[in-house]
Amino acid sequence: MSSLIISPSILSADFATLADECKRIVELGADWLHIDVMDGHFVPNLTIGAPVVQSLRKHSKAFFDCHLMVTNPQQWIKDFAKAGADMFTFHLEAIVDPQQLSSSQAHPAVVEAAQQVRAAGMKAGVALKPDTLAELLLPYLQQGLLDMVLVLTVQPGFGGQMFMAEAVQKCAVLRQQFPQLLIEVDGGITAETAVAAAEAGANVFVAGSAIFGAAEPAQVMQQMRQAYAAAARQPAAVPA
Ligand SMILES: O=C(CO)[C@H](O)[C@H](O)COP(=O)(O)O
Repeated sequence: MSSLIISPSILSADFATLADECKRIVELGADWLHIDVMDGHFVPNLTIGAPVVQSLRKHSKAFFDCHLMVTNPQQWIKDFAKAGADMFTFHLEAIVDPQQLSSSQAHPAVVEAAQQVRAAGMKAGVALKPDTLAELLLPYLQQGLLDMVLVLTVQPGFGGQMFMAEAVQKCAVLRQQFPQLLIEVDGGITAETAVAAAEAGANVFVAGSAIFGAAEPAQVMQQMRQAYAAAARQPAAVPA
């Protein structure tokens, strides 16, 4: 099993001191920075866009793990690439109604979006809302079109929600077939809920309130590494 990647969500950081918050959390042991982009349409909340990513890039060399909770994500691929994003994760539901998708045939619009992300020089991720089946991603994963799957363990839109334990079963479905895939869980992840996520096969943990809201964020991240190591039965390791 791969090493754990911890990607604190800056949604729970102090936006007025974002560059300092990013620097601090990386120095305390974060591997990536998770950047939640919301458009007030795909989800009922508004956050930030490519200009903020571009500004942050001047202050940080960290891996920018951008989660686009927006309608028409293709519209922003070039802007995010130019701004310095490393991972561009779009929602499957933002491209096609999942009712029109099958687990045996790739939909051209999803293929095209993933290809556009990679052509722009970023890694391609696809996010699933809690009600969307993991099996719908099999055609794209079998073709090697995706670098990461983000499994939402809350309804997207807000930090600080309760972890939906049943959603992590999707990680197990994917892990069984794709041992090397980056499988990210996002929503209500704490040192405690990380156990179920790790046991199901997730290897990228997003946590906003549990890390930025903690008095000792380094300690929380260390507890997450211990939970992961116990689940994976391997020593905790910080990815290079
Ligand atoms: O994508 C998100 C919300 O849509 C956030 O990344 C997520 O909810 C993290 O926040 P928390 O750890 O506080 O649940």
